[in-house]
Amino acid sequence: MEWKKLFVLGAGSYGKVYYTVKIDSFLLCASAAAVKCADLPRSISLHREAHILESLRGCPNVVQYFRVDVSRDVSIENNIPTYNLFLEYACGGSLHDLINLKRGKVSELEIGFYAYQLLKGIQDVHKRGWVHCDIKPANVLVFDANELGMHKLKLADFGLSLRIGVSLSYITGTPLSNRGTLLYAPPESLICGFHAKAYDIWSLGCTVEEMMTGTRVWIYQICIGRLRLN
Ligand SMILES: Nc1ncnc2c1ncn2[C@@H]1O[C@H](COP(=O)(O)OP(=O)(O)OP(=O)(O)O)[C@@H](O)[C@H]1O
Repeated sequence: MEWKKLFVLGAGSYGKVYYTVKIDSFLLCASAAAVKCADLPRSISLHREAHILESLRGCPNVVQYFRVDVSRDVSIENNIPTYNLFLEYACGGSLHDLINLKRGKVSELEIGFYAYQLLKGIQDVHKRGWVHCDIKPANVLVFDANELGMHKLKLADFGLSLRIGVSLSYITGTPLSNRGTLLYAPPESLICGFHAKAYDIWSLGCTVEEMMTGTRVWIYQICIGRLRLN
């Protein structure tokens, strides 16, 4: 039985994400997964992500990965060797989609439940020696809802994560050399490229604020900053 890529779920800088299924005609059942794909020569970031996800196995609020393989499909991949990273499929898309759908009307109860799950996820990531460095609604995946209509959330996209060892921080010393998305990055990373566990907590704060208001928190501040500079 082979996994079949059915349609594109999204795209990243490395390549595409497909919805993929495997049908077991003997047991009469089907399994679904999301697969992140990159041309083999450009797949270093996916190799790295697989390594990080392997170390985060079993964390309930971190997206789980199943396996990796290399395929060479004629119809989808033009016979080019493709590296595939198989992840559990998030049926609700991303938290960014959910916020857009609800247009700032996520209830306080729901926001509390989501913030708690993200904190649990961050705690596990930090305990295992990583800083995510790119927490934002687009990198949080949404799974099934419970009987109250509240979803299970999991952290995803560890492509920019850093191993913070004994030094407990990583510093580039250069302004605007932060790893993650500008609008979710803390001041110390924007000023001198300082990265530590607190980075993720700042980004979580921006994410929670976005759930409450339906809009990004820092976009206006940066505009005002530019006006002042001019
Ligand atoms: N496990 C998954 N289940 C369902 N959809 C997914 C899954 N993983 C990714 N996606 C979809 O694919 C899109 C792109 O995924 P991904 O997180 O890899 O890229 P990105 O964050 O947009 O790009 P980059 O990694 O270059 O910053 C996501 O926004 C999401 O909609």
